Amino acid sequence: MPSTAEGATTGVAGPHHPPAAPGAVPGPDLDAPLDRLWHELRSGPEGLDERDAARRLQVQGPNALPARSRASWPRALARQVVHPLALLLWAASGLALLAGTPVLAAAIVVVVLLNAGLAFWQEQHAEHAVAALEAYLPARTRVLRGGVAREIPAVEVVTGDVVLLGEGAAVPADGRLVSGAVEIDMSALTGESVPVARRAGAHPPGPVLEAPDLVFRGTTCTVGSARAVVTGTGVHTEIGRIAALTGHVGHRESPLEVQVRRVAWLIAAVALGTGAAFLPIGLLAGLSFTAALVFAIGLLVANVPEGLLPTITLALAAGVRSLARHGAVIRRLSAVETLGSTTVICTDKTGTLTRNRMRPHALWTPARGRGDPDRDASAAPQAARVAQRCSDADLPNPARGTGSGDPTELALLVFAAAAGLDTRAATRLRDRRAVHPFDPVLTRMSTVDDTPDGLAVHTKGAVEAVLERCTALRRDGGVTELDAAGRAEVLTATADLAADGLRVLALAGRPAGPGDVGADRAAVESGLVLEALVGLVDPPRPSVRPAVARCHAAGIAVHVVTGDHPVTAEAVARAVGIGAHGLRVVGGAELAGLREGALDALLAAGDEIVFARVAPEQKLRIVEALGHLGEVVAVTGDGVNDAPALRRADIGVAMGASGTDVAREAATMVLTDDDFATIERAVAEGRRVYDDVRKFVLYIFAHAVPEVVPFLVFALSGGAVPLGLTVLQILAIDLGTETLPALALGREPAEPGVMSRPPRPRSEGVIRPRMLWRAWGLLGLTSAALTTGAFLVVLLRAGWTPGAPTGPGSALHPAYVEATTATFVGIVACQIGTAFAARTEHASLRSVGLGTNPLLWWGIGFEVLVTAAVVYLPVAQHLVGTAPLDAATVALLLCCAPLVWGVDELDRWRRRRHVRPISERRTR
Ligand SMILES: Nc1ncnc2c1ncn2[C@@H]1O[C@H](COP(=O)(O)OP(=O)(O)OP(=O)(O)O)[C@@H](O)[C@H]1O
Repeated sequence: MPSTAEGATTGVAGPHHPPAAPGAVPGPDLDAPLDRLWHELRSGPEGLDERDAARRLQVQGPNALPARSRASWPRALARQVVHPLALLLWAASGLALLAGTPVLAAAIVVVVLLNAGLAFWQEQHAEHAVAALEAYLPARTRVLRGGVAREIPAVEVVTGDVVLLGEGAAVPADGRLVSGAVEIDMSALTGESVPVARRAGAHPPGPVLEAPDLVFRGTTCTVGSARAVVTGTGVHTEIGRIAALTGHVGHRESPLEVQVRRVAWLIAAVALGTGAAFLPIGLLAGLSFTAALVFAIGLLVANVPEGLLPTITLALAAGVRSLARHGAVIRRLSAVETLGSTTVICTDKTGTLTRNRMRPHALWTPARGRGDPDRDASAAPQAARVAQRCSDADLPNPARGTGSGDPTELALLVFAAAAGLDTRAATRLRDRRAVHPFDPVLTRMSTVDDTPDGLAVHTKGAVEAVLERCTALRRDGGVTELDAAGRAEVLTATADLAADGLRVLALAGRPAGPGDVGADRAAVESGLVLEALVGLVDPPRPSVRPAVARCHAAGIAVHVVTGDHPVTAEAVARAVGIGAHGLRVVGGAELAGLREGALDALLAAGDEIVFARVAPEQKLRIVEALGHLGEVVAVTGDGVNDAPALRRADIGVAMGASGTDVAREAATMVLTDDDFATIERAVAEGRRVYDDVRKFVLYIFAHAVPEVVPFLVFALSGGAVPLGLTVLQILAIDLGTETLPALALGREPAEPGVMSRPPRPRSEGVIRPRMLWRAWGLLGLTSAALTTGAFLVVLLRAGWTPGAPTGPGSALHPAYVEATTATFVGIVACQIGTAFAARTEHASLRSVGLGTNPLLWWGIGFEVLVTAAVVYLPVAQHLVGTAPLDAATVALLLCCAPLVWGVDELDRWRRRRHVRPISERRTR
């Protein structure tokens, strides 16, 4: 980790630069000497003042790229009309026309158009839901305005602004470095994955993207700190030009969608096969060719599941939106389904399990032992001075405890303030002569500062990391040599503080000489005198303990991966219930010594593990090992070095409030509140969405059986039993009555117990044998038996006997029309029963409550209205071939709904009695 403090401002003129890109809007001359560039941009090292910036924003417009160039809506709509399944229906319509049934042909066209309209609406809705997510995660950036550092939304950056770049920050606009040095990850722009060094000053000729002092929007700073003056914003940036050419990446199909697409095709093929098979069967049973063809077409149209896919996309999008409202912003639709099968969560500690609001709780000095930091701060003035000087945080108002910067440093400043020291950043920076920033691998930070007693080194960090650089400690009588006994004493005191869950930092220092200002880190951090240990308390978030318990009930293991002390980490883990069924603590050094096989064995042993003093790079190793064991891993991270682990995990979770831009970019999910409990909620939501998709697939599958059975009965009886359902009646079911309840099932609230069953195996398909049995066997056959029964009852009541003519003109024809209408109404009633049955997979309907999905009631209301219209409106009767039913028949048919639901309810009850209790399943 280089210690790149912002260096001297440069004003070096560079040789001539080639023009940026063909067609580029003329921008400032990037080759000009810096003072001319300032002049051209009407800016300076202090940045713009607020009013000027506001004016520029009005003139230049926001620093944003144009929204994704979506296909224009007529094109998107047209796509729905010509997708392969729709083409199949068009062909069916053409055939119907050829067969001389224009009404059927027209009805099929209506089916295609209505379905296209619905799919179009669903896709638009899904796209909007995802696009709206950006509002939950506004990118922010630090700029100098009138010499004062401020954080502003990245869209408000204007040319001439001076941007402050730091580790992990995204570069918000194109600019030229004016001071400092950084390493930049240019992969988004150039595809080059190795970060490149950029520093102010040098300016040889060459391609723009390779200029050593230019930085570009869309790239990220991985190391160092620098200031850059903005030369181009929005579309006038390199990435803006590229984006204008290529547009953004479109929606990638999730595994669930791929699976369902395959199933849809399979069903379409079966429908085609059934239709084709019906043609000869119909002819054999005595139908005319035209009639047989029409029925074949009807079967095909009834069973092509054209609406399945958009409904799933919409369900996923609705899941994404509801997650965003609950603090988890998902960056890929498909992540919703992966979330539901999460088996392991690797979480960090500070901020995720704890509140990240630290305050000093204990002070230990070699002279006085453990004491109170408030009371004893003034008795340890050197320690307080280390806390004051060796810091990047700003605490202008210690009484209120509010300021900006790292919570650990803010807490140490509170301790410094208790000793009466000035904790403002400005004062401190005036006296600072050199800084060696906090390095997560070394786990310490040092500064060299001017003090009233002369130049001094100040170091703070993890106790082991500081202690190894100390040669003495301060006792009452002065400085004494640090011998083995002294070290042991310090380590015992550390363990004592850490056992209380405190984050322990060591404070050390020494007088310095002028040589220390430019010296390397190892030289500066040597010969230190240990002043004190400070224990910081960071209480667990109250929401975490119940969330961990719910994870355990759901068969999810929670491991902690932290840079903190093992004892502290263990205390916090235990406080929130992690390791309730067995806890192992593994230090970073132990982890480094483990071979792959041993690590696999450790992770497979079933205990929850606290990995402490782990370097960010080791996180990747843990995630990889878990992946190797077949676990579905969610891992949290916030730093630049966490990015590889976030990318490798099934669900990379970044912290929206405290994380770096780099981590957010690498993550699949960003928590706007940084809370562990939100991860657990997201898993529950993922499970709900997946369950809901299965619910409406079940519902849609179930209606095929009662629609097909009348044809089978007709064919198998050799025509002795007339067709129980007409083709147009089938279309009326498909068209009017089915869609809305199916949509409503996609919004079903989570079933009770959704988090008390083990995670779904990754390989498990959305359509499982049990679901098919339930759809076709239980619900489908019950519905078919009831509706065919109703059909026969109406016919028999009119004096029909098998084989008696029922065609137009025959005496029995009016009764036959009435009987087919009874089948039609019966199927609708059965589907209402199926909708209620499909609401739960295991639980009873009573446990979810009848009124908890109001959308379903609306859908059913609509279904009933359409059915009534088809049965009682003369125009519809004429078109669809229905006859009004008397009240007694309707009442009888309505009983189908509770009967179908009741059969499924009984089956679920039977299954619940055989389900093993959770304790017998995978326990943690
Ligand atoms: N600003 C700092 N200056 C010096 N030392 C620090 C600073 N912040 C943290 N440390 C030390 O470095 C150790 C590791 O800190 P780091 O922030 O990398 O941990 P982490 O993995 O982010 O922890 P967590 O999992 O708790 O979030 C801490 O235990 C602490 O001793």
